[in-house]
Amino acid sequence: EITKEQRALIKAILDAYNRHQIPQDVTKKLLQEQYSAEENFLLLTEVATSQVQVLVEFTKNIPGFLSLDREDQIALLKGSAVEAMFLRSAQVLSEKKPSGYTEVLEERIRKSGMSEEFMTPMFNFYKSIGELHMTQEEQALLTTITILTPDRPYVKSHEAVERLQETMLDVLRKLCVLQHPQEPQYFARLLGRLTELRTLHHYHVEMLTSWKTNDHKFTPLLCEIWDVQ
Ligand SMILES: CC(C)c1onc(-c2c(Cl)cccc2Cl)c1COc1ccc(-c2ccc3c(C(=O)O)c[nH]c3c2)cc1
Repeated sequence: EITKEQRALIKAILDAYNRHQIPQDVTKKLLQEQYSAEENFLLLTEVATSQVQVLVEFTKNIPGFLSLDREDQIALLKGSAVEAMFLRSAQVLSEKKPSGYTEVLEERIRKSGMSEEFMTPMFNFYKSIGELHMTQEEQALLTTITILTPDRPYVKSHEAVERLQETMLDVLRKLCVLQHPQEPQYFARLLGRLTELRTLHHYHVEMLTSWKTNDHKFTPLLCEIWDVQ
């Protein structure tokens, strides 16, 4: 019962999701450099900055996004960047790579100088995403839905964003029924992850403050998107 238009929408979003990836030289560095809290923090900052750039390009390819009010486009990106990065890093960490990349990334996150209290909820989230075994389409659509969340700070045309998000939610719901026929609750479980993302988003604000107080530097792009400094 997925319409032709909805198939085209899934294809457009999946192509954009696969087309924009972090450059190899950035991820390769993560495998080569030394281990130390300082080095880990620097590498994660580099990867996060690169991921934000990837996210901006992906978002521009979401059908309908560029016809939103320009200031709302910025508000949606700023409001969703952390959540989209939790989603993306969760998906990367749940794919075992032969290069041992996943383990290295996890190790560097665990040893990047963030306070222990954020580790448990963060790694519980990573585990819960891994257990879902999302398809590429589901990952791309869930990221799109996170970006098109109408109630971010400073969004003016709430309805316009809501209409776009509802279009994506409808497609994801149908896709879940098709791709997980044995799990009628699967769509609801995916939406439950969005709620968990909001909680992590709140933790993240404190994470940044704890890093800031230990005089950790972020890049201009991260300062801009996260309103730090
Ligand atoms: C500024 C730094 C210290 C920071 O602050 N909070 C967080 C942070 C943390 Cl520590 C956890 C979750 C979210 C955030 Cl923002 C971070 C690090 O954030 C990231 C962001 C994104 C990746 C990430 C994405 C994609 C890929 C990928 C692929 O696509 O092929 C291959 N390797 C990837 C790595 C990792 C870490």
